[in-house]
Amino acid sequence: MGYLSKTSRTLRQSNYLSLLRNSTLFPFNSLSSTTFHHQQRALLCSQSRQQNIKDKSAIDLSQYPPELIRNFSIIAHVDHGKSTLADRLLELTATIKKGHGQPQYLDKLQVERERGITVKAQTATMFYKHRTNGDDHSEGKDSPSFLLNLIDTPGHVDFSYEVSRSLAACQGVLLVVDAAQGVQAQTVANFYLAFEANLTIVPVINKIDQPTADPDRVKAQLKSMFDLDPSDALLTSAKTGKGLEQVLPAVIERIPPPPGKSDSSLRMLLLDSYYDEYKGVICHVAVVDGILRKGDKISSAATGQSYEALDIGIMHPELTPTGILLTGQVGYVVSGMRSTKEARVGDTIYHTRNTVEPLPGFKSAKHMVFSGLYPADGSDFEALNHAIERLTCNDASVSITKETSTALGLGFRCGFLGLLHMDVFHQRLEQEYGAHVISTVPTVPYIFEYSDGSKLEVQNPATLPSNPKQRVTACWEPTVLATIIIPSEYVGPVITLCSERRGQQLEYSFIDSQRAFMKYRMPLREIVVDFYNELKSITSGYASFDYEDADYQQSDLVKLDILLNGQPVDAMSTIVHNMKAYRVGRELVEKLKKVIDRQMFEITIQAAIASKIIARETISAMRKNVLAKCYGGDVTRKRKLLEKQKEGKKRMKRIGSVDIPQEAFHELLKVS
Ligand SMILES: Nc1nc2c(ncn2[C@@H]2O[C@H](COP(=O)(O)OP(=O)(O)OP(=O)(O)O)[C@@H](O)[C@H]2O)c(=O)[nH]1
Repeated sequence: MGYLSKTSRTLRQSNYLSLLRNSTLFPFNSLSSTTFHHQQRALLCSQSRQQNIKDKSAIDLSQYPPELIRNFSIIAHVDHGKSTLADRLLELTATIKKGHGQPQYLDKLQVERERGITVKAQTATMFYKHRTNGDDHSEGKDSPSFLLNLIDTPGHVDFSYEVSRSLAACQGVLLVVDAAQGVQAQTVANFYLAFEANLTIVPVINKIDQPTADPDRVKAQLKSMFDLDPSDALLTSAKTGKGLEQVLPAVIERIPPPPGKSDSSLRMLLLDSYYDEYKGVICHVAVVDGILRKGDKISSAATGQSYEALDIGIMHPELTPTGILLTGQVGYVVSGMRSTKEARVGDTIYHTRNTVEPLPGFKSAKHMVFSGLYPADGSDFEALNHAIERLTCNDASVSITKETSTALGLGFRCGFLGLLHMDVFHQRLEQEYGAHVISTVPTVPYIFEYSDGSKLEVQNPATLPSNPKQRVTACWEPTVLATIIIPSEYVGPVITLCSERRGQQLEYSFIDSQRAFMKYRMPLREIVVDFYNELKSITSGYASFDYEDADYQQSDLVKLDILLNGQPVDAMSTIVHNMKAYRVGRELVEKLKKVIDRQMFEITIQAAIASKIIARETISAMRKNVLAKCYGGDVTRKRKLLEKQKEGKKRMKRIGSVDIPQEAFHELLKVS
């Protein structure tokens, strides 16, 4: 889309400015620290970030009516270069200094830097002077400056909820595709997210510097799969900088400005929130209509609670107070909220004095995987409780409820968007809050129908009676629609894997002469347990995979219990398909045998369905070894050791348990 002619723009701008007569504009000299003061390393990061930020005192948001604003997101398959491209655009607009010494500037979390993935979507506001051939500079008039809000999104399937939320604040996207790898599974998924949200799609073929880059093949794929015009694709290398100069002009010319009305009552969409130890809850918002000024009284449509806008501003890319946020802008608001439970993602924030029609909001996050979290040291429950509360303030997509396990004591049942999300949550708990946790075998949410006609969603297998068949009349398991893209030579092994995992093929076609595209309906349980790793290993790493949730399907499910010395360990119970129960039971006991240390007494490990034992292993007691060390010498010493061993035995038997290391739970995760 071409941008507005200079005359009409100036006219609209002056109307717009009259709306702002009463606005207070603040200088921009205060910069906040990041929330990562927990670690020295992060502090260093923060210092270098602040040094990288140029002087903000000249920013005057009143210069940016909606027609001079563009809100866009960068979406792509994992590792196709979103964060690197975002970095280059921040440098190009002098939002951060060139060579700031931190790759992927917007990947702020330690876990993101260590794993090289984006977990949280991040927004950065940039200012960019746009010159076109049609601009008349003869009278000394300057090129117009645009305010661009860039949202960098995660690529991994677990975080697609972050992507769809980010898109709600955008009118367009840069769809980045690796010039060598071409269209991959998350390219397809992300394209449809943007397409269904009616966003303008600007294709960017990145990494053209690679020796194996084949932009023409990628253009043909974009045409055949998405009907995107090949001549619209921008060719870039975020690494060498080639072609980057075309990106922002394309954003300005092709993506429409935000459609809101400046003279309507304020309506802001709450995009995300996180907790900062100094400022409290910080909400990221998109101003859909109206104007927000510092000091305004605002209310939440979801909770009805009212607040004062204590501090407002933009992410440039650090929090930069502006005292005002105008229609179409994306920024932050600090309003004295105490917990992010008050800040509901998708909520509408409005002026308390007005009544407004709430914005449509978002679908709530769907939890695909549930697992129990317990303090590694049973007495640390309160510390873990505190850590989880703080972390969920920064990751509202996790669901938390308290639960008690006979084996592990007091803990929490947590719902995650996927296994990677679960892993990242554990890592953040340890790194950012120093919590040591035991996590139980992840499970998916099954539905059981009981003989009285009631239906129950089961997120914790332990809550099912050991013999569900006695009372259960039917059960259902969640399924997904999986998209798999692979080089053609791997089609055979992938079909075998999918059928082993109870998949039903829905579609099989070719993207081009070298790549096959397959769509399967699969039980969710089969893909959360190590499916992706196996898929990668049978395709030498070339497969790409994505899934979206689909309906429940009726299934023949059984509860598999693990017994240690005859006692069921509730935290190890799992629900499996009847057809696989024997194999899974056998593998589970074998894995446990390998990871549980020998103790002062014999340990029997059993897998059982209802009262039927289907697998058994034994770990012999340490007795022989302990006494062997006495070399038939001193009798008193021998007796002492035997006494100690008896004590140990009694204690273990008394609590009816054995020491189970955390690895035991980790190993159980890998059995499908
Ligand atoms: N050769 C080459 N490598 C690039 C280019 N752009 C990015 N990379 C590299 O590709 C890898 C992935 O880049 P990222 O920017 O982290 O990719 P991403 O899409 O943000 O990844 P996720 O956030 O995990 O989805 C990094 O090692 C980058 O250095 C490019 O234009 N050329």
